[in-house]
Amino acid sequence: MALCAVMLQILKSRSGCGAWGRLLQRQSSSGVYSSVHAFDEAEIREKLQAFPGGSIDLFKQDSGIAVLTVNNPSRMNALSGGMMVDLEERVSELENWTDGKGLILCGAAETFCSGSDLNAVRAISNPQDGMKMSMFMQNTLTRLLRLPLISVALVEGRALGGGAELTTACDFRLMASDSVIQFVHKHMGLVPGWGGGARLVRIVGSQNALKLLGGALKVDPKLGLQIGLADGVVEDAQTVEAPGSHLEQAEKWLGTYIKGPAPVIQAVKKVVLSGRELPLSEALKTEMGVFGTVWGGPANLQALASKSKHK
Ligand SMILES: CCCC(=O)SCCNC(=O)CCNC(=O)[C@H](O)C(C)(C)COP(=O)(O)OP(=O)(O)OC[C@H]1O[C@@H](n2cnc3c(N)ncnc32)[C@H](O)[C@@H]1OP(=O)(O)O
Repeated sequence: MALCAVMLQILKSRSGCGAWGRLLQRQSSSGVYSSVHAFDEAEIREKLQAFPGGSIDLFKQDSGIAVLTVNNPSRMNALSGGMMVDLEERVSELENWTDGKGLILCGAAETFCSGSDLNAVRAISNPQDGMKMSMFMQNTLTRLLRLPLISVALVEGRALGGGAELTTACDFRLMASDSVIQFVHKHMGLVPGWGGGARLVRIVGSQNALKLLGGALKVDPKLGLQIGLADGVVEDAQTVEAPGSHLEQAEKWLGTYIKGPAPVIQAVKKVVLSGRELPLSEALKTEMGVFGTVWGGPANLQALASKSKHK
């Protein structure tokens, strides 16, 4: 009888209208703050749009890998208010990309991002506006990390302040050999506000996070690999035989993890995401629901028919 109930849930979730389907949908496309927290998204959006400049560019490829570029090179890719709004819109687009499997977040002109645009910051340097911007960015970056895509930040040049926080909103980080990630907030009389502090603790542990934030340490690839902030290093074209551009190397690196049909790769990300974010009993239930979306699905049936051996 209990098994029948579970099977029913699985079938409902596969049709996309069951409780598990709704739960998964809610988990992936919701941020942290809503009107319940007195968060008025329209108000802060309008305020941010008063600080234009630069753009966030999205390029979705047939390979299932999208490239999201922070593009404001004359300011070392600092995030203007307009770009914060842009980023939210691009994340919405990615939430609806059914064929997607992977995402690379990078900066234009071979540098990652120098944080929030200091001109905008100066104009809204009061606690109320700061907290509203923080809520807006935390919502966006939480949704970015929760995308059903395996994501990697490709760090070239510098990732400073909010730029360092951006790198933590991806599943992985690849660093170019001369790149630096630095949480410079302390030098600005600040702490992370875009969720980068909380995410950093989960990535490198609280001891290392305290060192990085308290010392505003420069993390180069060697230190990044040592503490687990970096997952790999992309080489310069001159140093190894024809490795391709940094972006090509990042695509190749990501390719290992996104090989296969989109529904299966998306399911992989959802299972890991729920394991990362939910208490164990909730994560187990979510895993069961996700399992129901792929069990007996086209990729599963094809694999069964081909009697493949995992040699
Ligand atoms: C919760 C979020 C908290 C935050 O993100 S607070 C912001 C933290 N970021 C910063 O403080 C970065 C400040 N900038 C720097 O340290 C340096 O500009 C940086 C990035 C190391 C690059 O140094 P250099 O290679 O010597 O280049 P440079 O200083 O001449 O910069 C080129 C142009 O870019 C501008 N720029 C760089 N970072 C900016 C930013 N965050 N906001 C606004 N403008 C920024 C810089 O002012 C310069 O412009 P211009 O050529 O003088 O008109």
